[in-house]
Amino acid sequence: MITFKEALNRVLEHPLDLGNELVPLMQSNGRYLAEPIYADRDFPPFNRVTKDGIAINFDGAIGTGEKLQVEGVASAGMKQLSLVDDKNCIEVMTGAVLPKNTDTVIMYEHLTIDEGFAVINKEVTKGQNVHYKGSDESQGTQVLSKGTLITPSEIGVMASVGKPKVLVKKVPKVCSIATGNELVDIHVSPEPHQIRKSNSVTMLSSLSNLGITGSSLHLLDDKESIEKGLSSALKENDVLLLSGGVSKGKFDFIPEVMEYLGVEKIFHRVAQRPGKPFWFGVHKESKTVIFSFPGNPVSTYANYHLYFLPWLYKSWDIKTEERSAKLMVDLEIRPPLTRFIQVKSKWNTNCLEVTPIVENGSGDLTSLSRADGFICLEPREEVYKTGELVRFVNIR
Ligand SMILES: Nc1nc2c(c(=O)[nH]1)N[C@H]1C(S)=C(S)[C@@H](COP(=O)(O)OP(=O)(O)OC[C@H]3O[C@@H](n4cnc5c(N)ncnc54)[C@H](O)[C@@H]3O)O[C@H]1N2
Ligand code: MOO
Repeated sequence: MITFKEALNRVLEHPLDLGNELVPLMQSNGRYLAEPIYADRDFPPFNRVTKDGIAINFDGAIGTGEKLQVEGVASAGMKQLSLVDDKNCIEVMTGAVLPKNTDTVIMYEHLTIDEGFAVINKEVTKGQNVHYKGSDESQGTQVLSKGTLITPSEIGVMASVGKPKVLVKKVPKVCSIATGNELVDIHVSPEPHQIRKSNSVTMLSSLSNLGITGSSLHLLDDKESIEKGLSSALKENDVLLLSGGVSKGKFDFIPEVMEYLGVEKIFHRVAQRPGKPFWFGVHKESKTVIFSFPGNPVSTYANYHLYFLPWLYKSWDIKTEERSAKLMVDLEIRPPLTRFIQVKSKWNTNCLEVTPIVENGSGDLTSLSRADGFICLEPREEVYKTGELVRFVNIR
């Protein structure tokens, strides 16, 4: 049996080149950028008025003690106006182009305007209330880098620089496969010996967080239907995510049928808990990568985060950072298994603190809804002490 570290390295040795695709900007939310984005003009593109009020020529107008005659009104969307007399002013609205021959804006709250003349009631600083051309970004600057996760903020930036379509990393075609005679659909009233499918649904909804619309399949515990189902799933998908049928039981046929179908086994069984009977393989002919997770719900979900997600980010060539958190209890993790323990997390003055949740083993389906993530603890002789920083894998 190989270690968790070795298993993960082997998984990461088999990334897929998924390629890129052009998608409409409004469909790019949640995807990863496959091109850098540049400012197509200065931002802001002109000296922009930031308060409703008047624009003046500071040197010409301040200190005269006179009333300033209003020459006109400039609103957002109007072409640039020009102040004719340095001692006068132009009324300006937020978002307007600062008129030529003016350099300073005074907001209405600091003015009295009466019969076409403005009187300033507060001290003025030259240049105030102007958002200068190119002060955010100058034309040609890279504003978003390749590999950035697109959220509504990035969509706004891309709209500003005129990108109606955007090149993103292509998502893989994924099939989430449930195995087992005991499983029935969600809407079915189960017989006492049956249970409703949850793993495949959990994985499908996790995939949807990544912009992946996966398909699903249910295989019964007989070699023929597994063979039939898997052979078409291999042809149609880049990735298969299976749950169940990989341990030592008399009906755990997945590894055997995989190998019969020409899938190369990279490894089976890892020195970890939960998730020990994990089977991983690649089908060279169809270039499909197969993650066959143990069926217990916590094992499936832990392995999805521990192996599939890092594999996907590697395939997308996206760097991810490991997170750490402060352990709030002592834990003894003796060799030989790496342990993944479900925890609740809480921020406390810039530090994420984690406490194991109460759970009832890897078959305890509801425990997942009480946990925020897993901590990863390598086996060792010394006890993990309260206050120690440990690796944290977020599942929220
Ligand atoms: N003799 C041994 N027995 C077992 C071992 C072992 O090493 N030697 N490993 C245990 C461990 S650890 C795990 S984990 C399980 C994994 O077994 P399988 O991958 O073969 O999974 P199944 O037996 O098919 O199912 C296990 C359990 O999970 C439930 N399940 C399966 N699929 C779903 C689903 N889609 N939704 C909800 N629940 C699901 C299933 O009904 C079983 O209760 O093996 C141990 N045994
Ligand atoms: O290692 Mo199995 O995954 O308990 O639960």
